[in-house]
Amino acid sequence: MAKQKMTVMDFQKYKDEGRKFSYVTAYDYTTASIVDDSDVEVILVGDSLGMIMLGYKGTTAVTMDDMIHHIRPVVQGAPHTFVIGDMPFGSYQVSCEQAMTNAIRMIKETGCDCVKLEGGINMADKIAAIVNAGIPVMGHIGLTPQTATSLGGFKVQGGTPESARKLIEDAKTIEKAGVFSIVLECVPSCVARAMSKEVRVPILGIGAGPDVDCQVLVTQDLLGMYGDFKPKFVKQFAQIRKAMVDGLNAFHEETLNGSFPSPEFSFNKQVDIPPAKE
Ligand SMILES: Nc1nc(=O)c2c([nH]1)NC[C@@H]1CN(c3ccc(C(=O)N[C@@H](CCC(=O)O)C(=O)O)cc3)CN21
Ligand SMILES: CC(C)C(=O)C(=O)O
Ligand SMILES: [Mg+2]
Repeated sequence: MAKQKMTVMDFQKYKDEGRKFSYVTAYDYTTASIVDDSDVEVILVGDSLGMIMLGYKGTTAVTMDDMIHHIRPVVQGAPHTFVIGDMPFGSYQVSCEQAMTNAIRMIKETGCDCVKLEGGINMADKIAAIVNAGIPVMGHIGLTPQTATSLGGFKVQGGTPESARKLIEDAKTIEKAGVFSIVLECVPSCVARAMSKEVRVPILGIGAGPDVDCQVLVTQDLLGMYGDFKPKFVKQFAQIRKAMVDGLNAFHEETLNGSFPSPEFSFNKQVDIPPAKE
């Protein structure tokens, strides 16, 4: 049976009912259609595509055009899955007008279901502006990769009493600004648990421990496709990279020994080719 596409309202309903859900990334049509066939309810077209699809060192160089180029085929490939468009660095920080213009563009040009942006108290006015334009916004706090340089790198956040309290206040402030859910990345489990109790909207954890409403992972990480990158919070549920390398090597070997293509994979019609003139 085809799965029922989740709505923005369902996020809150699931938290209120204590029903967990899961969410992964996709950046292309084929992967999106595979997630659509699975029970995973939500897809993020993350700006992590800068690293995973484009080979950059981080996410800051990703543009609005890059995001739109990747979100569109994901929406096409996953009609039964809620799709989030990640706002890239520089597309919403400048002003409320800029944030609204780019959020509207992302929705209009891709058909995704909501936008996500990084930041707490400092981004509350931008969040409120986009929500006022009628676009659902997902927040993202804790480790925020777009500003990782000022956080001292890809580091666990909220590790001191003061920074943990600050994170929870960030969550409360963006909840007031109108986010319908919050990604919480790379924090101690107890901080995530406390946050989930102090805010009403669902907390979507990536490296935030078990006591949140939803678990998020990058598909290429959880399927073991991406390579050596393995933060503590990544569990590999499959080894697809190895399966792909094995498949490629089998093709290579059969090419060299001539066993591929056998008649089964060849067009075997006999054609009487007349001799060349002269
Ligand atoms: N493939 C991929 N997966 C991701 O989860 C991901 C990306 N790319 N790119 C964008 C951001 C960057 N992310 C990262 C990257 C590295 C760590 C990391 O190495 N963390 C250390 C923490 C060390 C510490 O503070 O103690 C770890 O060991 O988990 C965490 C999140 C999460 N996002
Ligand atoms: C790690 C997730 C939450 C993200 O923002 C991304 O993939 O870009
Ligand atoms: Mg992101």
